[in-house]
Amino acid sequence: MALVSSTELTADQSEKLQLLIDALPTILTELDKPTYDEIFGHRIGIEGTPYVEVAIRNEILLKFLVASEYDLALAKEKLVLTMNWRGKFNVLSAAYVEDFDAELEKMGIVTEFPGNKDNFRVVTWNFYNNVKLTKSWFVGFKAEEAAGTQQEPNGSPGLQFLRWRIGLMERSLALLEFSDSDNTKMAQVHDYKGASIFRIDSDMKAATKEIIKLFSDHYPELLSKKFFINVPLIMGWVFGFFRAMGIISASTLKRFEVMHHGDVSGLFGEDNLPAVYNGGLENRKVPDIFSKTVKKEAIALPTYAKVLLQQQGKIEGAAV
Ligand code: HEM
Repeated sequence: MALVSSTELTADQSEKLQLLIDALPTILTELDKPTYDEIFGHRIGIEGTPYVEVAIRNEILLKFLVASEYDLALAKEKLVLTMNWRGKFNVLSAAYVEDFDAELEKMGIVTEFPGNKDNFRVVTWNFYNNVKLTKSWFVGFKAEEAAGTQQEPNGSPGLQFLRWRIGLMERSLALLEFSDSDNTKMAQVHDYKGASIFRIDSDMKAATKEIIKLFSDHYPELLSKKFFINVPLIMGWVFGFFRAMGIISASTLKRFEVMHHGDVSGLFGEDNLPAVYNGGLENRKVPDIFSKTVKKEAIALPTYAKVLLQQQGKIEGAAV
């Protein structure tokens, strides 16, 4: 039986994936906290261990292997680093438990367009354009950089903006179906309508850099395409700036597309979008993109995510 169903692997690739699966017992002993064996809400463990869903586990392992260009040692290292970071940051709490400022929540949403194929079904939207930034979202970012991981009073490291963005990412992942070739990745849109370079202050810059790094280290092979839309002509150079920073991999850069308009109907479907994103066609069913938000409450937690949060006493239910 094939190890994964999202894609067809060559014999060599299958062998590498099998070797990575066989290495799991060693990988798990290298974790900072042996009890934190979770990635994207799923248990990364040996077949037969409670909550290990082999098909999903294999798909997740494959993503790390592909991102490591089938270098086994590198894939193992990335897996350990990712589980350690996830445990320390407590990503699941950011995604499913913590509440954020209402203004911050306006900076991004996740939508789902069920009929879409080619990994354009789940889409995250970020509106980093005209929201007034609030200092408390960023305070301590630099302190955190200097001191490693800063613990907040509520026991959650990192600052509001970062926790909110990672939470959004995690909830989007919960809508994917890793074994389905049409739905194993998400698309992302950044709307920069009206963006001004004068609004990017140093805190936002630090946060941006940190998020880019976290996405590249810990969220491999999850992006189908990322569209930067309504980019003002005068700000086109910003893309080149990010490329020159050298922290975004070549394979990720290939998935980026810059547009100086906001018509994405050819990508996500006219009927799914409000007038601002479908070329101006009035759409009574979708007055604005926020009406398509998949709310936090509507997202089903992956089983193991629920178990871990129950064990931490962060959500109700028997800790198993
Ligand atoms: C007001 C101006 C802007 C703000 C506040 C802003 C904010 C951000 C933030 C917070 C991220 C982190 C990644 C994420 O959340 O998905 C990001 C990533 C990025 N932004 Fe912007 N941005 C601005 C303007 C621009 C412009 C004009 C461009 C040009 C196309 C651009 C291109 C990028 C690129 C290429 C990334 C990396 C994406 C990734 O690695 O996933 N940004 N930006």
